[in-house]
Amino acid sequence: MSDIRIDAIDKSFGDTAVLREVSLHIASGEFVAILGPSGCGKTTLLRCLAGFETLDGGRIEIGGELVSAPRHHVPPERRNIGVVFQNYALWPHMSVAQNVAYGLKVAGLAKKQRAERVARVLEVVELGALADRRPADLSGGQRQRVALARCLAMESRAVLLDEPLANLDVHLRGALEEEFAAFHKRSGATMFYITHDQSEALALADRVAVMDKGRILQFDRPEALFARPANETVAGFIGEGRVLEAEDIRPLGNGRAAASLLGQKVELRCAPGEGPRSRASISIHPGDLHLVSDDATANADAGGIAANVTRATYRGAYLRADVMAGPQGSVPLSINIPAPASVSQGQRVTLSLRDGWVIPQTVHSAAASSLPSSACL
Ligand SMILES: Nc1ncnc2c1ncn2[C@@H]1O[C@H](COP(=O)(O)OP(=O)(O)OP(=O)(O)O)[C@@H](O)[C@H]1O
Repeated sequence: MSDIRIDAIDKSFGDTAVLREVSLHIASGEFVAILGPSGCGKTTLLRCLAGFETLDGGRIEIGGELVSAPRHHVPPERRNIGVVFQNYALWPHMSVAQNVAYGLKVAGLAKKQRAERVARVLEVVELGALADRRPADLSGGQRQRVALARCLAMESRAVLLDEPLANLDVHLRGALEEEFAAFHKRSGATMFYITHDQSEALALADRVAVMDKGRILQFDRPEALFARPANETVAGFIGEGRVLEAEDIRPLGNGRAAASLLGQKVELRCAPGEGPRSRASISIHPGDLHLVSDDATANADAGGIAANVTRATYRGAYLRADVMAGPQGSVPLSINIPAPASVSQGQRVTLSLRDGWVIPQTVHSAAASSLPSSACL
């Protein structure tokens, strides 16, 4: 069993509260990503889990064993978890193979098995040819791969990764993303993966915890974060989301609601328990809009959302149009227009909204609404 239970943990450095009542229950074998902007406390959370930091409040259990509480601390080496840090933490005086083998040696694995396992994982990360090199003679990406190989070799019950792909080029990122997925499938290890790159988090993880200012804003499956963000901040973070203000929200039952948005009557998705509201924040994505007409004169009659194209960018399979929309032309939106349709800067168009989510009204949502809706990670 390697489930992880993090219950209401607090951590401060001096007067600065870095983690505030953070709770996460991670199932055995689950791949969880922690997604948040720089300085939100991701690494501190990982360090608490790994045992490099003590707690001010709350508790952490791994596999049913209490490992951290204010007056209880199991040291890192007794937690049986592997950690890959941003700075690789390699031994400079050891070769690549020795770095990978070190943990296995400490764990008491016989020399022959050690050599076999090291050779196997070095092949996995394409470093077999560099087994005898010292870390100083490797590129940043190669050092990163040694750290990953070490983690793969240990086959730990839980693996914690702190931005493991941050310094790698696009090709290698893709290859290592696949490696993580394969490793996860093969090992069944619980994975705790820290990143500020949402495409990485959404692609790899079973569930993603979105973190901001030391708090978990939402812990959910990638598709739920995208389709049903819990608050404005998550809505603005995920998938180029935009947060708009709608009026006169009237639930229709079955998780649907009628509302007025950008001067149009629209139907939106909402939480089953949603009640009527005079105003609400709405989450939409570029794919929720579509082009009804590229004819300026059709706007009023078509009953769509009038918009003015401010920028059109070729993106291969589609054209990305940035527009100013609404009755006053003051709301910035983006839309993906599939080829062969095309629009150009300065053109007036009519859009319609296919989907949108009424962000539930919670205490946290009300507080978060003061943050800019376009916040990006
Ligand atoms: N040992 C420490 N002493 C004092 N402050 C610290 C310490 N470690 C972290 N902090 C502060 O805690 C906050 C959170 O840092 P942390 O490294 O956990 O964030 P992060 O989300 O991992 O950021 P990044 O993505 O940039 O690595 C920051 O303001 C940081 O300066």
